[in-house]
Amino acid sequence: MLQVNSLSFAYDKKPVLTNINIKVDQGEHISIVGESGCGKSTLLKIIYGLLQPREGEIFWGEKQVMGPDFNLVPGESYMKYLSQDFDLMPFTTVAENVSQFLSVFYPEELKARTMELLEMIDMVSFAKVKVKNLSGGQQQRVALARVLAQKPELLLLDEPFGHIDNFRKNQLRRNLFDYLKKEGISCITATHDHQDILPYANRIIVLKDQTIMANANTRDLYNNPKSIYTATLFGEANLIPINIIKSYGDLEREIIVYAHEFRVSNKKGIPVTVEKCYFMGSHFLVEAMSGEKKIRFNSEEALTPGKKVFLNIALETISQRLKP
Ligand SMILES: Nc1ncnc2c1ncn2[C@@H]1O[C@H](COP(=O)(O)OP(=O)(O)OP(=O)(O)O)[C@@H](O)[C@H]1O
Repeated sequence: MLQVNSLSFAYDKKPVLTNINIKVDQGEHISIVGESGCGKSTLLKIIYGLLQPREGEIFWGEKQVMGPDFNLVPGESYMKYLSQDFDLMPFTTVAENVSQFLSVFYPEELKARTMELLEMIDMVSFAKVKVKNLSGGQQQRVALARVLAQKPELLLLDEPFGHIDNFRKNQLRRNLFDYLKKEGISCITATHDHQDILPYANRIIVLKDQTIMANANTRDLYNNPKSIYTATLFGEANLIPINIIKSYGDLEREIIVYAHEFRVSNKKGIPVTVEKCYFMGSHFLVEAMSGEKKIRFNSEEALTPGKKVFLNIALETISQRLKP
């Protein structure tokens, strides 16, 4: 189990992280999310031992993770960090990069394991290609296989699919997270992309203003994000004054409503006037005004600017969001 206790860090005078506490169980997958510059990469680097915290301690089980002030070579053997720069050997082949850390005393096993990892990253046909001749996305995939070959107990991933095209991303995500689950490898992923999170993370940590704003089970946080900052990490979301719904006229509260949670009606609901309509493939994203309030909602049909429609929110959604 990883335990981060009361951790604080600054590169210079300005604090980047303040009083961070995190626990990660064996086999658990955590996502760290938050706006650009909130300290996601910094936190991973501290956990891996690349940066020295100003305050706080990190433990893996009973063992304390020491920072660069105490360790000449950063990093611990049970932990691997896949950074945004890939740390590959450019003049050797893909297969050699992946198998570098496997035992040469068992050549058959080495071959089988290299193939298993190359299949996972969908790069079997590139086994003999030198890494310097690969694209950025291909190099990122090799870097991933290379860290997995080292059988870490804890894997730290910093934007692991940042360079990978959409064509491959979904399959690679599934392959990777299934593999980690199967092997019982704990994982912390720093990401902007909610598709990296929702299907795979057991828990989400939201960073904002140097601290942990939320630390909750993935579904619970999605269903009741409590802040528009958190909700927006999952998709298009609105902060709606509840009293624009007639039956809640006396309540001075705001609730978060995702764009897909509105139902469009021609008869009754919250009256809005359409301003803009964007084709999103599976639906249209509509921007509309309810008085001074802008609302973004999904619609199955294209709605023309100036059209008046009514919006409805399911009662279960309202009561869920009104929960403290
Ligand atoms: N080497 C550095 N020296 C000084 N400041 C740094 C350094 N690296 C990062 N920072 C600053 O620390 C803060 C946190 O940066 P960090 O890279 O951890 O954020 P992030 O959440 O990972 O961002 P992104 O999502 O854009 O990758 C930012 O304000 C950044 O400008």
